Amino acid sequence: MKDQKILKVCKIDSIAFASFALKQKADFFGVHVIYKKDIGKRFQLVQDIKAQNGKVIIVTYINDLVTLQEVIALYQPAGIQFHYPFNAELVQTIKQTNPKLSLFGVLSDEESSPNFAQMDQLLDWVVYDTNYRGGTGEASAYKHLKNIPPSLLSKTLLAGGINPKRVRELAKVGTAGFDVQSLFRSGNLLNFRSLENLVDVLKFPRTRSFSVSLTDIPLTQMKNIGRYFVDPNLDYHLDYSDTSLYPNFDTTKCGIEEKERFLSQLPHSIHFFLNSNEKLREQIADFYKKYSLSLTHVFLQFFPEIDCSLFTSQRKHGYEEKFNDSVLKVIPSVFYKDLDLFFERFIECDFISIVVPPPEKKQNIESFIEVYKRHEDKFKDKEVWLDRNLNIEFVKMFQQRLGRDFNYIIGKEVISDWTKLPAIHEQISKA
Ligand SMILES: O=C(O)c1ccccc1N[C@@H]1O[C@H](COP(=O)(O)O)[C@@H](O)[C@H]1O
Repeated sequence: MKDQKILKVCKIDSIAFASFALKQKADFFGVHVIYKKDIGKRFQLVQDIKAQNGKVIIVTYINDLVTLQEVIALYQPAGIQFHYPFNAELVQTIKQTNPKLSLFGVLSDEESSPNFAQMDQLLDWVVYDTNYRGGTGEASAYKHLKNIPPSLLSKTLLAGGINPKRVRELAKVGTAGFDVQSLFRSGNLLNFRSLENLVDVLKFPRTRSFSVSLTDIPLTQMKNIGRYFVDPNLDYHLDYSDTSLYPNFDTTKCGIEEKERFLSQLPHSIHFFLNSNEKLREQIADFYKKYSLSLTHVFLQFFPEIDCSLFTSQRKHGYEEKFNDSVLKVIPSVFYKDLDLFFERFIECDFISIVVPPPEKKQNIESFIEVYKRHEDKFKDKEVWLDRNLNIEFVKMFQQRLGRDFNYIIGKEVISDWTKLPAIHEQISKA
């Protein structure tokens, strides 16, 4: 497991994005109450995030004590971010009256001689941003970085034009993590995939996610997708199969396009079952264009003739098109019997999904366990998904026998009975 960094996602203003950030295990959720006139706005959103144990940090320019106390009393957030030059007296008073509140100060290169000792003494976290305006998307030179004492550095979040490339460059400077806003916006729209890409660097590898396949759900039952907002692990995917790889598997009759329209506001993934590199390339590019902000990743069904590196090797693990800066994450989906062949060819890839045998085939399960254990060292540093016919007993069994957490793809078990979700969620969430 790589060194995981703190992530504060800022300017949360939609429940879909908040839910996605919760699933991505963001540590702090910045919600804007920038001016006095904003008090009361996003109140319900804050309640919804708190109800799922998300730590809400109110980000504000407000700098008078009385109004700040009003904001704190109303929202009862986990923390408050004073987005202006550090004011020791004000912070001290807020600290005395709200001892449990996390206090976020801001440092920027606009400051000529910061008082690090006082900041360290009074603040729980420091956001080191490019300027005191905030949210500009401009990268900072961080000229004070070398002078910040270690204890303050260990509670500093770097902000200002942060993206996966900058995170890699800044990974070794010893700060706690990052605070990000502009990256997640493409014009006025939220870009879910850019958060997925950032988390791939900050909190890799994910575990305990589960993706429910909506391929076989009747259209009238699509109303159930609202569960997305209340289950912090759950997301959705659709299968795309034209019978070319598996003759009996035809999803063209499953209302996929209509289901896609339902999902257009929610991040989701597609599992492609196609029998040629060309078809895959064409379909991935097509879906990437159609759902350029909400398609977060795809699963590719592995077959002996596929060249997975065509899709997974760009920028290490993604498929990139010129029109958008974010990377479409590609996860090869490998039938357990093909694992030996897959690893002969594509050991470099960071993500893998394994199609496991059905629960009743006990003998096959033993063969899967054997092949898994034989390749265990390769799975150690990968994000691993288990796919197919999973139910709660099966999840439990794999957790116990393979001694680690996975991500899971679940289909019929959930869509035939959505009341099973809480128990599955509980099992998956267990350490
Ligand atoms: O994000 C904003 O729009 C914002 C507005 C006013 C005060 C603070 C704001 N956000 C802070 O800006 C940086 C993120 O910078 P970037 O957009 O990623 O370049 C971070 O400190 C946020 O807390």
